[in-house]
Amino acid sequence: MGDAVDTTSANGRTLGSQPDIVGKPPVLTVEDFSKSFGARSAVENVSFSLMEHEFVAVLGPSGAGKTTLFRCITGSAKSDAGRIRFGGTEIERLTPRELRQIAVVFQQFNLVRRLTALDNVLAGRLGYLPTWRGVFRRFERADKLRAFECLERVGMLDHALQRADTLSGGQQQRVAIARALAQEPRLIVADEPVASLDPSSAAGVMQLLKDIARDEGVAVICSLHQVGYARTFTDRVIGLARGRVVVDAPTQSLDEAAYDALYGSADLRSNTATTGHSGMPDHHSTVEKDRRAALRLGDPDPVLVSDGV
Ligand SMILES: Nc1ncnc2c1ncn2[C@@H]1O[C@H](COP(=O)(O)OP(=O)(O)OP(=O)(O)O)[C@@H](O)[C@H]1O
Repeated sequence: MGDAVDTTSANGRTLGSQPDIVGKPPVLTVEDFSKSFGARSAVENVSFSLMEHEFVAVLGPSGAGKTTLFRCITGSAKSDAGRIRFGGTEIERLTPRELRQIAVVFQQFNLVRRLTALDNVLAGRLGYLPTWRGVFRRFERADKLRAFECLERVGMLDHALQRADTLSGGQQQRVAIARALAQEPRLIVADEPVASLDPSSAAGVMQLLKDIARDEGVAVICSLHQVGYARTFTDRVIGLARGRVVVDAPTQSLDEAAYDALYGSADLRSNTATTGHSGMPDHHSTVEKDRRAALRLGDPDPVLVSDGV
């Protein structure tokens, strides 16, 4: 490999020293994407693309549309308008084998509690087995080796034979990331992966995702409620408010005004203090969750900052 050079993504974002992505197409392209639930618009005209090695945070108040966007990226929900392409192919047209290259990491880990860490990671290999082997969980030696490697990668090799329900939250999330790696992903979609973790475990998981993006070339898109984690670990922030992109910039370039646009505008506060961004009352309808998360991390309170306090 030659000298490392600064590289800029299709969005004009600097990805640090990643010479191997020059000239490569984006891993993921979202174009004019919209999704509604009945009369309620959840995501509107969202466009962005992700390159290999990129670690992107999607920030935004509760109800901003993060989960809806992620569900459409992973093919578990359909868009109403626009296109989402993975490796140049529209999500709806991906073969099951291609879809396996999009791995999902969940807030609640989604491990099978009574199975060992190793067996949970092996589940990431199921899609690569012939059906009969999958049914009987008859994994090849190569699959088992791969699963051990993935556990080693996330620092969980010593816990390979431990039941998932005896692991701490941070350890369970590491196993879930190992399961994602076992799928040999090109894209990891992590929906609030640290929301259930204590600050120390959360920082460890964020560092792990960052390392995976850097070392394995995987693109990682991660929704967060904690501005501090986005600032510390990610390359770029996409900010959603009321289903629209209001920020898309390298993390290092973001100032308080950008976070104000996301969390603190008077308009947003007046709407989200008691209602969802659609104006309808719902359980997503407060910015308080975001404030508490920011404060826990020692970040300036986005609402107080915007009030000039
Ligand atoms: N299945 C659904 N049916 C109806 N409305 C929905 C559904 N899923 C989401 N919504 C609405 O779409 C909007 C966006 O919700 P979404 O869950 O994507 O936001 P979010 O940014 O992920 O929120 P949070 O940070 O609280 O998880 C909200 O107004 C929500 O109530």
